[in-house]
Amino acid sequence: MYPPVEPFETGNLKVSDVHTLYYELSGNKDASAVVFVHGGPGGGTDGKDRSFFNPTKYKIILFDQRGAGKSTPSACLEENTTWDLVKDMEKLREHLNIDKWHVFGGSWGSTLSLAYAQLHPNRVKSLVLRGIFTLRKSELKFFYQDGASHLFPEAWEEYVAPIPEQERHDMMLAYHAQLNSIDDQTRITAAKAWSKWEMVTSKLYVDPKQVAEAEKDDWANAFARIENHYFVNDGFMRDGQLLESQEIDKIRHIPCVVVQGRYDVVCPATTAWALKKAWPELELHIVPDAGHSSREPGTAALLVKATDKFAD
Ligand SMILES: CNCC(=O)c1nnc(C(C)(C)C)o1
Repeated sequence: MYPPVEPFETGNLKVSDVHTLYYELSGNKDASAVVFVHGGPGGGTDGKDRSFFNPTKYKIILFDQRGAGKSTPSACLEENTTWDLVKDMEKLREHLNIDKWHVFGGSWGSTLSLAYAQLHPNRVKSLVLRGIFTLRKSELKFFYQDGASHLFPEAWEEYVAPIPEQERHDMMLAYHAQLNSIDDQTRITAAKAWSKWEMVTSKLYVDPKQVAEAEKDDWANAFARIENHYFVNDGFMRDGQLLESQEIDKIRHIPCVVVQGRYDVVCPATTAWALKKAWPELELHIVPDAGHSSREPGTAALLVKATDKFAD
């Protein structure tokens, strides 16, 4: 990955009566723009995300989606849907006077990147996607109800702990009740347990720093509340919508590289493969020694190779 760089511009863009988005620009202000679409939803951006791009070849745009990171109000679920976020990307693009941009996203970021490209294909120069996630019911069931639980039984025990036995048949719904409880302690206990489940399963070798992040109240609250809100609403999409042929046909002309961890238990390779079958032109790399995280060495190397390839 490229050495760290600092933003040459930051800003806050009011996108609705409720929401204001934090954004930042770094790298070369005269170069072609790339927008980084963060995961979660609700994960927010991290300065290290700039390092996927050559700062001499790209104007690097990071933004925190509604309720995430430095965007305000934090963890707000009002007016917060996939389609609001797509509209926000267009508002940000216009605000920055960008005609077309490269789009880079992993996990939920791949979801939102696909949704954005399918609605605005003429604004997308290229797509670099990691850990493909399309919010199908089968994908959500695998990670939050019955699947990854068989690979991480000890972490699963911590994840189910806040939920009464009689509610564990529908974990997402049960967590929705606790994440929206009027009791502060109930909310934060649930938020930390939800967030920790994802952090401890994201890498082949657990990253204690990332797990510690999941224990921070504000970050966990936003990440868990927003993720759960989207998931109990099936991403505000038809099941499998992003993989439908009429949707894929809108973007098949766009150069696309997909990097997928073989041992990604958060967003298993089955969805990346379904995308490849629907979109044969895309370039798919399955990393043999990687889990979900973009920071797995093999994954990060291929992501940088892809952004170098698309730099224009
Ligand atoms: C089910 N959520 C997957 C996702 O988008 C995601 N996984 N990790 C992240 C962060 C890196 C933002 C923590 O996001």
